[in-house]
Amino acid sequence: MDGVAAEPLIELDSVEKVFTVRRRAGRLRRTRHEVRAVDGLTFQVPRGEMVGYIGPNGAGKSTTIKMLTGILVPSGGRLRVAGIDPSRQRTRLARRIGVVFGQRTTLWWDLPLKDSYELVRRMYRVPAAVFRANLDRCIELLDLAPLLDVPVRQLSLGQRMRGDITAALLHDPDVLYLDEPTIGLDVVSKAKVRSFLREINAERGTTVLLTTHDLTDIEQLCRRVMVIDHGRLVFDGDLAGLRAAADGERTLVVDLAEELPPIEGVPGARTVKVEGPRQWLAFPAERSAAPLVTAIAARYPLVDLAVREPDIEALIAELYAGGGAARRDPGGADPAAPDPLRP
Ligand SMILES: Nc1ncnc2c1ncn2[C@@H]1O[C@H](COP(=O)(O)OP(=O)(O)OP(=O)(O)O)[C@@H](O)[C@H]1O
Repeated sequence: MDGVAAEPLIELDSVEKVFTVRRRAGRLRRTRHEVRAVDGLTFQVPRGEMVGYIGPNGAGKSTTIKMLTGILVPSGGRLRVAGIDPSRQRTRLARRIGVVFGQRTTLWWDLPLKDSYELVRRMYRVPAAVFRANLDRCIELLDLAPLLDVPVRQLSLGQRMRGDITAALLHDPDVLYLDEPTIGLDVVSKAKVRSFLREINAERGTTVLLTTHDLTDIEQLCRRVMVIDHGRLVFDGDLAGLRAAADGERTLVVDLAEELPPIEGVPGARTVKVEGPRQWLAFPAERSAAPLVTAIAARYPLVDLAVREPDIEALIAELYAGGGAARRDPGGADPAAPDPLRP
């Protein structure tokens, strides 16, 4: 690794994007309104990190990615990717980044996959040896060999996604933006894409910014997650921190030897569901389950048990609703960022 290894690869400092939209106000009148799609975003992503970037519809995720690729110019603040100002030096930046949009392809519809790759090679002037090595690795990890001669339009969604991800990596980008890379894929394709991303991130140190509505992507790929809402960062930290920030509860599922009335008198836990001999008890996420198990086992015929982590979708819904104590996780990766707590 060279001497720049420690420098953040993606840097945003108070970045804003304001759109002006015209709305009808009566039969002839139109008024102008401002939409603050991104509202003072500050964060850094160091080289080699794989970060989940999530938020509800309209939160500002795509706008952020578009600014990071240079498609949109920020209305305010400072933005750098690999030391480059994206909107001023888009062509230079293009050599350093790869972009995959789950809902549209960057491949040539009528060409066989391998011809698309040849075009990418020429467009980016990728040296032959680099191209060959990268393509061979993707073919191996993503099982692309049987698909290389197939025109893109004949590929299934999962096959096309594997093809798109490969195209985005052939020129050895430092940063990969993935916008919903597993959307619409079946379980097998999802697993393949996820294990590939893990492999590439570990092998090459590619920095990955991942936008997704599938929280399993985050759970399986990202140690760090950023939650954006109304254009602002409402959480930046790891999944455990997200659970704590949303005041989540864990669930203790116990199987008793027989059907019994709801378990009572266990301090710190409450029975939320009973189904035959199985009972569910909710308890605060940060507490240990051990004393609860001891208390139950002392008074009930306990046969089996399991502890379930809080449902991450519920946690995030709570954060979006402003119900949780949204905050930056103290163990988060960016100590320089200001507190992203929303007022
Ligand atoms: N070109 C535009 N002109 C006006 N408003 C826009 C434009 N692009 C985005 N917006 C608005 O900016 C806000 C953020 O949109 P953005 O597409 O970034 O959200 P998102 O988090 O990517 O949502 P989704 O999950 O639905 O893709 C929304 O209110 C959207 O309507």
